[in-house]
Amino acid sequence: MRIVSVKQGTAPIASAIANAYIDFSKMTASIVAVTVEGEGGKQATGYGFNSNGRYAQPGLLAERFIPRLVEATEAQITRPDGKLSPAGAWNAVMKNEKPGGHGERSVAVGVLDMALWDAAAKLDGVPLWKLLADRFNNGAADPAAWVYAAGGYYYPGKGVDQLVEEMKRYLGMGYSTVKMKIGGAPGTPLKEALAEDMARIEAVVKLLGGDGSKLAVDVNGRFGLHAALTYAAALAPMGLRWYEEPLDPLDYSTHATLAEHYAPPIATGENLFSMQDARNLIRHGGLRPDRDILQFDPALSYGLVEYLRTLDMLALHGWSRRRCVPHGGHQFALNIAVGLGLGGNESYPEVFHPFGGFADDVPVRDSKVAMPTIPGIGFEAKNELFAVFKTLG
Ligand SMILES: O=C([O-])CC(=O)C(=O)O
Ligand SMILES: [Mg+2]
Repeated sequence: MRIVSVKQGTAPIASAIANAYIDFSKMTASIVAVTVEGEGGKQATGYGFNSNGRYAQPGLLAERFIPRLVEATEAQITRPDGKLSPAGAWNAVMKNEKPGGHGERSVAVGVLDMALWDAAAKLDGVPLWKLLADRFNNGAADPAAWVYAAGGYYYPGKGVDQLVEEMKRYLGMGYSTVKMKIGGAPGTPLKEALAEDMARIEAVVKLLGGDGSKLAVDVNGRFGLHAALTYAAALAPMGLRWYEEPLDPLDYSTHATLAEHYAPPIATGENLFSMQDARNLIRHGGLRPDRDILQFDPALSYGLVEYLRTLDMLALHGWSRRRCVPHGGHQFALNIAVGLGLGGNESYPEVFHPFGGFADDVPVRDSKVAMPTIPGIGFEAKNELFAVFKTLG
């Protein structure tokens, strides 16, 4: 087993959309191609990228992580059974990195980790979801993943009518649950912002036949406790699917206070980038294993090697994997959801292309999506994305 080459680039993922915290006008993503030579001289190239919301990490990749991967020894990156070991490669890449202060190195490492899993599955000649089910889930892959349509972004000039039209398109594509942004009127007095958001929410719930359980709302960490509780009181009677990132993602004890006052499901975790941060949320965030949703994104948080540690941590704390619905709407997390039996995966039918979205010919039916059977993560079955990887040469 040998790393033949690692190439990296930066691709735009910019658009005019905004959530309550940021706009995406300058958003970028790192892309990598990692070529590995396995048993019998067989070569495979795995691809990776970073999920939306964090920028490309060319410096960290070039200065620390790619050189360490290239210098990794055969013994370090080979499993006892002779196969590529993403966990061994992860250890080589993370050499001389102190614990804590995860910052955005978790994003850079996640890009390489994704490519290594893609390569490992290609060397084995199997789709990643199957490799994961066989190695870590007693061979028990789900036939499909539950997915929901995330959108409802703020966009210049977008009113309630356009929001409802957008959600109608998602229903037409086969999704039954949708998500929209709220809390995005900065500077507006709370009472007015709430009234405006309730009008937006009520219009979408009306489209959903009055069934609030088909709608999730996402604050992107914008609120303090007062605003989160004020919104919670208005949202509670609507029976929403979940109330997402109402608070700063690292403010665990405030989540615990909110959870004492808001009985329906809360979702968070997309901005927690390590097992240790996730564990602090579980220990101190007051979240409820019977209803709340954990959205750690393996691509942003040191990759699947770390995500496996997070799943082990959750099991130790009595949380089912079915409570995990990763952020990011990408094929990597979709493979993980199906192969490891998570609760589902996010999907972005209209934003973050070409990194968001799944293989080209797998339609969404009843909010479920099945997996392609080609080896690896399935990037070769998604033309627009594969064209971006091809620019790496
Ligand atoms: O708008 C974003 O940053 C993405 C997001 O929160 C989500 O997909 O849940
Ligand atoms: Mg979110």
